[in-house]
Amino acid sequence: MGLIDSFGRRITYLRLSVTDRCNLRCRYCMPAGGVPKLRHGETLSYEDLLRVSREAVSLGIEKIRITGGEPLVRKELVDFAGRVAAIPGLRELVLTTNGLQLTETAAPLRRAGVKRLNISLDSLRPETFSYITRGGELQRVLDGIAAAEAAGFPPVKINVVVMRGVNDEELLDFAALTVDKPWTVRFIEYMPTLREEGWREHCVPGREILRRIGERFPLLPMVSAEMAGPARNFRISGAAGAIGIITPVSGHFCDQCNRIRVTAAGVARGCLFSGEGLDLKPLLAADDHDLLRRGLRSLIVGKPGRHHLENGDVGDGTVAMSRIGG
Ligand SMILES: Nc1nc2c(ncn2[C@@H]2O[C@H](COP(=O)(O)OP(=O)(O)OP(=O)(O)O)[C@@H](O)[C@H]2O)c(=O)[nH]1
Ligand SMILES: C[S@@+](CC[C@H](N)C(=O)[O-])C[C@H]1O[C@@H](n2cnc3c(N)ncnc32)[C@H](O)[C@@H]1O
Ligand code: SF4
Ligand code: SF4
Repeated sequence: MGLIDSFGRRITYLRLSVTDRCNLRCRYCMPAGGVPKLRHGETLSYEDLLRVSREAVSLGIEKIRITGGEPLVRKELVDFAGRVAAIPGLRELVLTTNGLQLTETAAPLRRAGVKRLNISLDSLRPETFSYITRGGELQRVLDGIAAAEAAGFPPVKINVVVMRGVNDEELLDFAALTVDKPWTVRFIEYMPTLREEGWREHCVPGREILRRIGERFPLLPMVSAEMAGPARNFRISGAAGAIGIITPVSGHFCDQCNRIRVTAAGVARGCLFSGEGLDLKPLLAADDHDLLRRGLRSLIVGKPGRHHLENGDVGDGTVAMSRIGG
């Protein structure tokens, strides 16, 4: 039967933020000084994350994504991934990363059972990359992608948050990359998660992104795969890879939403932008399967229908992207 919310949506996908820490400070995700760090003990232990994952899978979750902050900065992440991948009934364990540490971790992650990697990469120009990430080194990410390929991962998905005046001049460069590379490059509309003034000027609507690429390359729409995320995908005629558009702002995909989240602080959230959450820590402390299951079910029943970003409403703003994991 699985998990059905009050809008009739089947919930099959859990995103786990395993840490709020990160080795970058991307401008669209964190303020320059970072966000106040959770203390040790405020983050769920791997044991607790596993308990939540097992209960969620037994209730009907089929896909788990490990995210962060930067998930690979948490110690013993590979071992944890192996334990999640081994949960009976789980169909897919996947991971979203900034790619900085993949040269060391890609092969062990693959052996641990991670099925696919999504990698954030917002510029192909070293200086712009360093500007956006406040100091990141582009070559390390490119080496990380090469390591993922060498480790036998299926072609990666590249996440590009498009910001007008910052990296939107690179739309065609990213699109051209998919002609030879089998990667899926996904352009994401910039969301105002930092409650910043003037965000609309930076946000490039998905239809404009498609128009600008379409003026140079003929784009053929692709059919969505099972368990696909929020992207609409296209292929340049004859290309090895694909282009995806994620339009949380201009064309929300909430009516097809299939996901719930657990933040780095151990709070389950029905929506990326919902104010309320369910603190899992007391439920885990009570050591009662039923209580945890009932909690997860009630979260899904109360899952909001959609966000209201178009009105500038970013929820209560209590959860930074780096704690909720995107
Ligand atoms: N508004 C909104 N944006 C989302 C949601 N899920 C993902 N996004 C956006 O899409 C970005 C990419 O997410 P990923 O971590 O790569 O996961 P995904 O898109 O579900 O990945 P796939 O399952 O591989 O398609 C996120 O960082 C967000 O910016 C969602 O439920 N709501
Ligand atoms: C919060 S990061 C966590 C995982 C990892 N550190 C990474 O960067 O891939 C997950 C995703 O959130 C996206 N993201 C963060 N802030 C965003 C924003 N304001 N608008 C759109 N996407 C955002 C990032 O591009 C990234 O793909
Ligand atoms: S987007 Fe990812 S890599 Fe960039 S600051 Fe946020 S958590 Fe770190
Ligand atoms: S904004 Fe909320 S309801 Fe809409 S797709 Fe994202 S998580 Fe789902």
